[in-house]
Amino acid sequence: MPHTAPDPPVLCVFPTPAELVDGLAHFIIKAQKESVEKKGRFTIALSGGSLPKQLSGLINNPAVKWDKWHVFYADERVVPLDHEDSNHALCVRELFSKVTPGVPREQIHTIDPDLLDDLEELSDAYEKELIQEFAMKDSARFPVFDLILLGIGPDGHTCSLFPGHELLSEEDRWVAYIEDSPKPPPKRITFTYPVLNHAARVAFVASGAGKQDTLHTVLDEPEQGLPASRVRPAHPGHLYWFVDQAAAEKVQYPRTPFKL
Ligand SMILES: O=C1O[C@H](COP(=O)(O)O)[C@@H](O)[C@H](O)[C@H]1O
Repeated sequence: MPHTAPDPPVLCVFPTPAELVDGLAHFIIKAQKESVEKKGRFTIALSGGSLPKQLSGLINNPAVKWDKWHVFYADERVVPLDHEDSNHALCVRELFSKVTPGVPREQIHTIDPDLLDDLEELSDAYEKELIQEFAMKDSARFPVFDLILLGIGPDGHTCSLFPGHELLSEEDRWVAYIEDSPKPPPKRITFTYPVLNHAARVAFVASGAGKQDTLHTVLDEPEQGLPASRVRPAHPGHLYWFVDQAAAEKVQYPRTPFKL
């Protein structure tokens, strides 16, 4: 089979953070609609950090079919589910607790809080949840998420894939663990590139002047190989960057007008 190169990233720049939030909500709802029409469900992976707050355009939006959502976390800190460092707790606080009726709890896939002392078992168990959601329903070799939403740290990390870490070359596992994260807390689990790079859509979201230098390196100098630059979903998957003007100030990469 001829190998088709990944599509180039699509960069959408919004004048203000508020317009970014609106545009992102519109994009997510469009992806949800297409997925629900095709398969009756919407599989989405969320990140922690600054991402959950950027989802506020979904709250009180009647177009969101929360009951169709099947949610995973692209990475998670190995802490109790109600801990202040937990990405799940953050998403509950910023999003899920603000919508009723929301996503049925059994469709929000969290890490197993009984396995926090055994990282190997914890990441295996989360990988099994992916297998149940995807391999069993779609008979797929890889999980093909309808949408994965990612953030980017100042060092170019995304999920819990950090620069120079051995996990960047993981080719087999779908979910891996890390015990030495340079950003606290040190213990985390994370999706690997085999998951990120088989999604139907991956969207990075970045806002604010603090992201300028990182965005410039990731988009204009991908050959530097920062973790976020290595996210390149295989054809026919698509990669999007949703950013505001403040974050995009130093980026030379061509912009694509966002169409509502
Ligand atoms: O530690 C993490 O950091 C990244 C980036 O966070 P941000 O606050 O700079 O947006 C985040 O995407 C990831 O989920 C989280 O665990």
